[in-house]
Amino acid sequence: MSDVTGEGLIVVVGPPGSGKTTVGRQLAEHLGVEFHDADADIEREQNRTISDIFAADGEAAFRAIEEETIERGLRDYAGVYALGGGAVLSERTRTRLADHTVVFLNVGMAEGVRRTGLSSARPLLAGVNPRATYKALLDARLPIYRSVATMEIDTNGRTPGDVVTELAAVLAAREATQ
Ligand SMILES: Nc1ncnc2c1ncn2[C@@H]1O[C@H](COP(=O)(O)OP(=O)(O)OP(=O)(O)O)[C@@H](O)[C@H]1O
Ligand SMILES: O=C(O)C1=C[C@@H](O)[C@@H](O)[C@H](O)C1
Ligand SMILES: [Mg+2]
Repeated sequence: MSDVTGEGLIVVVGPPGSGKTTVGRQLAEHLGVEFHDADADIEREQNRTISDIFAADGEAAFRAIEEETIERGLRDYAGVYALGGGAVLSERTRTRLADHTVVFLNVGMAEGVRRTGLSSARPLLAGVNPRATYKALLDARLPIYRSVATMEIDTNGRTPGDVVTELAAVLAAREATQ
């Protein structure tokens, strides 16, 4: 089954600000396949923002919703599927990822903090010291992202377009040798 023709599913994981949504959407456009985003699915289905879910129900409730949403996405979607930054914390989700091409977009603390500081609300990074929070998150999660990934792309100092070009080339080369 080919990922680059949209039959299979390319799953994108990584920390907040690694570019899952931006790069994932551009990769899907480049390949001419569907794009889905788990965070956007959750907000649409819940009819409230992720920040509102965290504030009203807490992180554990959000994680349960996220796990169920992603279970359906992994079953039903083709194309490119961006997960939320913390989705891989679920052991069930990690097990379900074993059947898929999983791209880990890596970003370092300085650039990750800069990117997330520029965009929409992220409840986990909203504390008094975003740099320390982001570093703790990276330290805890790097081995987890790597454990589920079938490929890792460094996004530091690179535009989303650069990342898409490399990703598309790596995906095509892999399929050519399979
Ligand atoms: N390679 C890149 N170079 C520069 N800026 C980038 C890059 N990738 C993403 N960005 C910018 O960083 C911000 C965050 O990117 P994006 O929302 O795609 O991250 P994300 O991984 O989906 O984060 P989250 O886990 O919060 O959903 C956006 O403003 C985006 O334009
Ligand atoms: O890194 C995380 O734990 C999160 C990242 C976002 O994509 C959202 O799923 C939510 O803000 C949690
Ligand atoms: Mg996103």
